[in-house]
Amino acid sequence: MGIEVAVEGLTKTFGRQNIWSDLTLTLPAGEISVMLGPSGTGKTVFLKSLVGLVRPERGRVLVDGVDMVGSRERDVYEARKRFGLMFQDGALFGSMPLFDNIAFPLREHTGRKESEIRRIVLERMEMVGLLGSEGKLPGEISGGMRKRAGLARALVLDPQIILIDEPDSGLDPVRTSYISQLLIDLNAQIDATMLIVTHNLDIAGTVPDNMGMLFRRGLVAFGPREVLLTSDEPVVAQFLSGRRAGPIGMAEEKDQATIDREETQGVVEQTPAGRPVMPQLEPTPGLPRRQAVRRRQERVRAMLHELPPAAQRAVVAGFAPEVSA
Ligand SMILES: Nc1ncnc2c1ncn2[C@@H]1O[C@H](COP(=O)(O)OP(=O)(O)OP(=O)(O)O)[C@@H](O)[C@H]1O
Repeated sequence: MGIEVAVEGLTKTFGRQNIWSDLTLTLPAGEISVMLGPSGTGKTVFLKSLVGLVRPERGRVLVDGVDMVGSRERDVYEARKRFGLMFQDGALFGSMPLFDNIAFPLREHTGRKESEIRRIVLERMEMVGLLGSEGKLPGEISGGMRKRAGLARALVLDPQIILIDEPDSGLDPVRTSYISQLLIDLNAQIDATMLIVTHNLDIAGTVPDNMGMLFRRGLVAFGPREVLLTSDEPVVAQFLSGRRAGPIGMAEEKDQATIDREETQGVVEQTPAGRPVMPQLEPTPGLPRRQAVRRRQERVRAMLHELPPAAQRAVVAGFAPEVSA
């Protein structure tokens, strides 16, 4: 099963540029979370901070007792083995066939026999629908296949936490729908904690259990998906509807004067609180149920009274019948 990732008071600066400050959130064990945010708000830097590839100046990232920010390099390196990472372009070696690309972490980090490596690689390739493409080079396959190969490689060491950076980038809407379903199916099969960084509203609307958003060097919110999906917070409503009017401008943020002018000119449409929430995807028939669903329902039920009314209604409407009874 996946394990929890607890982020406490994380602050990152590059030179004089503060990326974000005081991020605090918990990725619940085995659940799928999505981090949204306009370009340049530091979503990738956040992912890298969770695995210790970027070191924030302040705060902690606790993974089974290890602080990925403040611990010794040796301990961070060990703890990193619990993670599977899928970067935007799949980060594959161009001269290596897919089989060897996917086998790479096993050959690098384990002493497994070749026969065992073959079994694991083929099993993961089957999970992501790539069986039969073992001999292809990354340059010979489509962007969607490269992403799936990157995902298969992220899975070979049986990670408890999977971090996925923009699984939809460069994909058409149909391929993006397949990736959404694949992410849900993977979660059902391995019950890992997953964090997906994306701009894609389809993925955001149908895949995660939890959702957060980065803006203006901080976390706008993080919590059950229904909270953001029904939010009337201007930046969230603008992002989720893809409108130009609102606090997000061409270069990340508008100044207050522009926002005020839009409001007085009536450019800003009011988003009705409680707009409909798309149903979350179910695993493909024949696969196990997602174990995270029941755990999440218990967790969210306990915090229900703290949520805004529109989110409460959406949460209750989404409860599976046997648990809501
Ligand atoms: N190693 C680095 N050194 C200096 N600045 C960096 C470094 N890595 C990232 N940045 C800066 O941090 C900011 C956030 O970058 P990041 O890639 O995390 O944004 P993002 O939200 O993932 O954007 P996008 O959605 O466009 O991928 C950018 O201004 C970027 O230039």
